[in-house]
Amino acid sequence: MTVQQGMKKNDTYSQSFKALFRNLLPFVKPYKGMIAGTLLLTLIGSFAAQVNPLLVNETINRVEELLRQPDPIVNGMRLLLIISAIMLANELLNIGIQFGQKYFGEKIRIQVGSDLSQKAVDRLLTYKMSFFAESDNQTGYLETRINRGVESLIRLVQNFFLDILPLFSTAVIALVVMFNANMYVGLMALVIIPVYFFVSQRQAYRLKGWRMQLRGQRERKNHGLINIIDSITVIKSFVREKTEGEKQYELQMEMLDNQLQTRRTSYVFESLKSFIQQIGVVLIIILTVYLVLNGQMGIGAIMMHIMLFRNVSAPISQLHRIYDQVNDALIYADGFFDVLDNDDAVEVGGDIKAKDVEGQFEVNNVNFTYPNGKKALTDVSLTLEKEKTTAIVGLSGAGKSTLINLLCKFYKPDNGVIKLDGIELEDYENGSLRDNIGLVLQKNHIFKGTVYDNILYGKLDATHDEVIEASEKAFLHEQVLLLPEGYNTDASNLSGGQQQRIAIARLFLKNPPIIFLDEPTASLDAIATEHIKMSLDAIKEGRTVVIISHSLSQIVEADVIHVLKDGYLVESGSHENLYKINGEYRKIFDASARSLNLDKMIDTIAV
Ligand SMILES: Nc1ncnc2c1ncn2[C@@H]1O[C@H](COP(=O)(O)OP(=O)(O)OP(=O)(O)O)[C@@H](O)[C@H]1O
Repeated sequence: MTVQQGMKKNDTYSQSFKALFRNLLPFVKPYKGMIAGTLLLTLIGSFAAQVNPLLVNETINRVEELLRQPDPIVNGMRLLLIISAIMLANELLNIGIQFGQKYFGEKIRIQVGSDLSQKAVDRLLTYKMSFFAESDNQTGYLETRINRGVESLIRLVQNFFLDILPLFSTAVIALVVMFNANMYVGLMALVIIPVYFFVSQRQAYRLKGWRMQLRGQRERKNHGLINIIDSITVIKSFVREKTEGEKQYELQMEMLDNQLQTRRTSYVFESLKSFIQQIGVVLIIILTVYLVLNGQMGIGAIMMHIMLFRNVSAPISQLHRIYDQVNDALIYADGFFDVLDNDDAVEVGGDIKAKDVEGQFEVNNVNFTYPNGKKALTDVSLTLEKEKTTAIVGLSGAGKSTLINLLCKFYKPDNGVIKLDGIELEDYENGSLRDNIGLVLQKNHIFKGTVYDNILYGKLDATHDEVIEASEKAFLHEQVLLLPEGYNTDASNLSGGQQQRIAIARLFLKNPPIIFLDEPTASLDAIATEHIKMSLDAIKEGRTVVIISHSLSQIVEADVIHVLKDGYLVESGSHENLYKINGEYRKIFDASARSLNLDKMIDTIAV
């Protein structure tokens, strides 16, 4: 059970806070030297903060005495000089302390923030595909959770060192000084604090639910925005700008309502706290004046106690802010550490390094269900012969891409075994296994950057000549030369077909013994398809190739064809054999042939 799951079960404030502290500790620990320095400065600062009230007390009492002496001005000058010197020196000390505190506090914040962000990135990269397939973890949701989490945590760290700690240590020392001056005055100040804490805690408790809701709304809003940007062509072509705008507006209104509720509650509690604080000031004044009139202390004590009480009550007046920040951190950190501590999502691999791979796959009784519960493969058993080309055929949703996902070890079968060269896929070290696999999809991701860098992604240490050669093999080179900036052109500006060729060039550069092609020529024009087919035919030699394609020419050439239907393997064999069986393959083949209008084509070619 992760810390966060525990937090959800025992959803009490202090337990959540403890969990937050535990989670944050490893990130703060590396800076313990700096933290120790900041704490020392804080302690010195807290003592320095009591100097002024004590001096004021001393000054007023001495002035009162001087007034009773014959030559008060002459005697008073010395006192004035000493007091001014101490006050100025104290102020200089304070400035130095605050500078050090702020500087170290900021430094700790920046460093912890960058460590948290990097950790999130590093962790995400280790997670299984199934983690990203979960609806909660889609782009936008995940992004908001991580960004908000880091933001709120670093704000908490910063404020802890800049606000919370100095204020509270000042408060504790001021309280000790008050007790030292008079026990009843100290007690009076002490009594106010728990009341204030209680009210602040109630406020935090009331606000927590709304803040949680707000977090969900923010994630949805972010996701919605990203969706709009991604699907702007579809939105415009269906003239759905208004509908999309309304969806966002509804969410915006929900958020607005939520934020107003939060503010309303905050104002009610703020007023209550302010009143309680004022009661404290009044009580301190009454008690001190009584003690002064009673002759138990000098008149300077009135001013001193007010100033000391201000030192005690300063953190109290900040308490709501601190609670807000801690709450924010608790809410957003919850989601953040959920992402970070998801040990179950970490992709585990075996110890065997895939070397000199021959490329023979055995799939035995494999079942697979996606995280959303969709069963995509049922009891699939097949062999992918090494150095042969296998085509996977089936209607949409039959499970073809899913099978490739399992062969790449992106997902783990529910049960059943997949072996490569006689070794279970599970036992291979993931990176080394995937180094031996080249994957070209129907729609391939193009990274932000130049055409050159996008091809280079296939082999980061490739030479310039190797990149150009791969580009030539993918029939991309000539087209790149026509671009205004050649290989330095932003790859995202290329057409779908050109981007597809980048993916194929990457494959040539990677040069792996196993190749999976998931509709590799789907977005290419006829000439490019023919070119790429020739290139792929050349690269197929001596490699294990699995091709998913709706293109008959690519299917009929395969050595073996496996036919999937609704997640079941229904037929296997050569094109000729499967055609003769007159089953699912024949049905798909005939339909594809009919869609090509072969009769008309043959007539045309004959003429
Ligand atoms: N990430 C996912 N999460 C949940 N279900 C999925 C996911 N990917 C695919 N599926 C479902 O699994 C089933 C098989 O999908 P798959 O992509 O393997 O089909 P396919 O045969 O490759 O189809 P197509 O030819 O349309 O690409 C489908 O019903 C699909 O809806």
